[in-house]
Amino acid sequence: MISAYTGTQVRAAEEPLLADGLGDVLMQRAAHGLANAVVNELRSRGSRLNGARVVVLAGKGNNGGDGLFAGAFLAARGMRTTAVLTGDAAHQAGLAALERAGGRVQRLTDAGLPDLAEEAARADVVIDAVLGTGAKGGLRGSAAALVQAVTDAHRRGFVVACDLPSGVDADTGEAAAPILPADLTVTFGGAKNGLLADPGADYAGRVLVVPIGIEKHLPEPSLHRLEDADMARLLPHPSRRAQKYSRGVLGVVAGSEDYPGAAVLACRGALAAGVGMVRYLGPPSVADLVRQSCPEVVCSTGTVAGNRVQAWLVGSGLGPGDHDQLTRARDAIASGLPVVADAGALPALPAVLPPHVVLTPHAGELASLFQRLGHPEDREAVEAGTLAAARSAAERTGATVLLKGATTLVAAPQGAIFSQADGTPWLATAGSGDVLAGVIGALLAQAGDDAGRFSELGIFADARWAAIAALGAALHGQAGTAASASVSGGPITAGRVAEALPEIWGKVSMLSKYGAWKRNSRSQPLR
Ligand SMILES: NC(=O)C1=CN([C@@H]2O[C@H](COP(=O)(O)OP(=O)(O)OC[C@H]3O[C@@H](n4cnc5c(N)ncnc54)[C@H](O)[C@@H]3O)[C@@H](O)[C@H]2O)[C@@H](O)CC1
Ligand SMILES: Nc1ncnc2c1ncn2[C@@H]1O[C@H](COP(=O)(O)OP(=O)(O)O)[C@@H](O)[C@H]1O
Ligand SMILES: [K+]
Repeated sequence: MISAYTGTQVRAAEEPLLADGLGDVLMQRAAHGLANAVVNELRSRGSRLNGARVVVLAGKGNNGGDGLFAGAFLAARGMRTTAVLTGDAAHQAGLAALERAGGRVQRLTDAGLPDLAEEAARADVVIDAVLGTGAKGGLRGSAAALVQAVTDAHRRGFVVACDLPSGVDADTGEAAAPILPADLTVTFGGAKNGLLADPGADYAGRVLVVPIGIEKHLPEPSLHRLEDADMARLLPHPSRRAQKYSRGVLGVVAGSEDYPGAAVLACRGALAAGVGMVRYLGPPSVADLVRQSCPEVVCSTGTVAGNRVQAWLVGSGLGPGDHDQLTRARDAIASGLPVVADAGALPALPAVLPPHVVLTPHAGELASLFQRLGHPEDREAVEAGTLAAARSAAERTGATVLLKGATTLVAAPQGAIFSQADGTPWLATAGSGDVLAGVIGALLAQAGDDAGRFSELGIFADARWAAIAALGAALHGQAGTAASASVSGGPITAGRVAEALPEIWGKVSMLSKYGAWKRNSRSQPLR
């Protein structure tokens, strides 16, 4: 499991070492990790190290210090290194080290800005070490103008962010323009939340965590990301004596005359995700289509109370006028069973919900939900602060909230947050959310009452609903990626995502069979 922390949590973990006079040691470790990452990146791109051109944009705080020491390491390895000091001061020891190693130092002035931007654009590597966890707001003044100019320039090299891209909020992932998008972020001691939530993740590129010796002082993480090894441990496996009812039955209340396909796709998602049986409830015309497309599904026009299931999926493809379906959706929520509530069910929810109800809005639907809760926010505001929005929605409703997007966040009402980014932009296709709802519904039906499986991973009680939803998002994302890969990275339809899912499930489960989950590590590159 990948863990992430707020900037404050990481800084607090540094405190005991700083009190022991180890601040310089921490900075050396950080700088060394950063320099090594630059070397590895150059090598992986087949570039020569000797003579490679490096520009370090260095702010006046410790983030700049990390960048200057890393620049010194790189200069000592024969790279042509220039530090551009963006503030009125610089980390003195870092500056001295860089100069000793043969690096050049340039102070940023308005007059010199175009030439420095040009030099950065021509460099093989730009290191963004302007602001780190001590940032208050975004870049300002000439530092902002320089970063904007480098962002706009046609760059030939790659960008490595030191700890986090300057302008990204470490705690929230909010992004204050201008920000230089990084190809790689090398982050110290532990991943920062802002790197694993949009829009911050848009600027982070790949994320590499470099341990610096503070790890044992870190508190409980404030954000988690499931890795394959965790998925392997959480995925249900049928026992030898399993029968379809013991494996879990999912009831599906989805689809309408206007959107019958949503019911089919939700059922296909559920069937692909290991459920013992799917019972479909809805209008006869939709049921006919479901029968034709998925003969495995048992269809009826009955009531929620009249159908025995372990979990419900409600809402995909429902409109405000689908009164019978919306009544079933409300009954499912009142049943006390786990429910995934998607799309058309979201406007019809009671004000207070339990954690075993998982809401699956995209940003627009979440904005509408906030309107109804009397806390108006528009879609842009949700997208600008996805972490805060998901957390606030879970707190306000009491439900588990999964906010869909390039990064999918799942917030449990008691505070746990998961972030998954396993997908491909090709997943932004009609019906893909219906498949996701089916997958999560299937997992709720199978794993909802198996709290022990989650506590083994340190996920307790009500947070397990969020973990199940995150597991669903990870499977769905990986299935989308695999489906696209099978057509050489080309486009996919929602149906193909469901088709690709069982093989992903099988591959991930093998990790568990061979004990590979033990390889979970803090220092792997994050996806
Ligand atoms: N505490 C430590 O010993 C360690 C810190 N490390 C590095 O230090 C960073 C944190 O260092 P700092 O606390 O010095 O903070 P930063 O280097 O992030 O920035 C703080 C400095 O920038 C100024 N500043 C803040 N917001 C600004 C803005 N919007 N525009 C312009 N200037 C602004 C502040 O006045 C201050 O001088 C981490 O991100 C990490 O890179 C690492 O070296 C590991 C060890
Ligand atoms: N840019 C993206 N990158 C990766 N995944 C995405 C992206 N955009 C959307 N997705 C995923 O695709 C799915 C889209 O769901 P949704 O918006 O409900 O679509 P629909 O209503 O058409 O079914 C979600 O799982 C979401 O996380
Ligand atoms: K930075």
